Amino acid sequence: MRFGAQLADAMDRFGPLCVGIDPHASLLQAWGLEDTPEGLAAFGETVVDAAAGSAAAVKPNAAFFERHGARGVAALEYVLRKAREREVLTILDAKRGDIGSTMQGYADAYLRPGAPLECDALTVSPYLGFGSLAPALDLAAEHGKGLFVLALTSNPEGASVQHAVGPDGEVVAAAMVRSAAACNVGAQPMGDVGLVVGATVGSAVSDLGIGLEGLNGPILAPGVGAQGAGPAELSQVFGNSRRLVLVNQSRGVLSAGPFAEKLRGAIQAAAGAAQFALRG
Ligand SMILES: O=C(O)c1cc(=O)[nH]c(=O)n1[C@@H]1O[C@H](COP(=O)(O)O)[C@@H](O)[C@H]1O
Repeated sequence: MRFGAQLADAMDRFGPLCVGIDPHASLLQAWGLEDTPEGLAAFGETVVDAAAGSAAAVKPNAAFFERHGARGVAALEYVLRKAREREVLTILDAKRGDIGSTMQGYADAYLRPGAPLECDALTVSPYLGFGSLAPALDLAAEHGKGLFVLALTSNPEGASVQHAVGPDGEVVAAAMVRSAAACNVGAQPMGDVGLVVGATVGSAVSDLGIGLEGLNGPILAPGVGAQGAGPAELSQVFGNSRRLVLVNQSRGVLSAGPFAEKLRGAIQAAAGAAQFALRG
């Protein structure tokens, strides 16, 4: 089954929540784990186990693993492998973006079946131009993998680039949304090319005239919990596109660890809250 179909199924079964695997040094300490590759692997495996059967996906953030060099990357490989074994969908958060020929290297690293860092979907940055993502789009299409293209990010600095108007008069983020939507035309129940739109962006979607409803793909929404957004912001930002939204929470649920039962309870509560806010 292709990524879009797998994710739609998982969102229906477990609710529209993705659990971020962000092993911040402070969280590792709070969990009684060392900030070492072994600590990261244990942290990630605990989150995968708690999310299995309770959340639609997990999203390991590569940055926290890369801090430890090759052994940290090996811990990330281990976490991705555990998720595959537990049949939990993985969205690898690496926000990759480069000129086309280098993008091919990133695509091979994350989207090619059998690659050590193979994931189900990858976050990518289109801010070298949407067309620069072509190698990743092609490889994802070939193997039924997913991509999440940054559109309106949750950080306040993003607006200076994403709200800008391009030479043809179109808002930059709107052009990214239009290009992503073009990849999903006709896909059932939804396509494999998603977007990232932060739940913290306020009225930007409507102010900029960005039509998310026609995306026919998933919208990953970080910003809930630790960055301050909640149910009210989800309905304000997403309006009629709410049924496409996959809420991400990292610190908001990870702070409930390290014990599996309490962590699973927090994940289920967050999944229920996301379901209620987005699907009524
Ligand atoms: O691509 C992302 O996941 C992402 C995009 C964005 O616009 N904002 C954003 O916060 N994220 C990621 O989502 C996670 C948010 O973590 P919490 O704020 O702890 O829930 C981090 O891994 C961020 O890197």
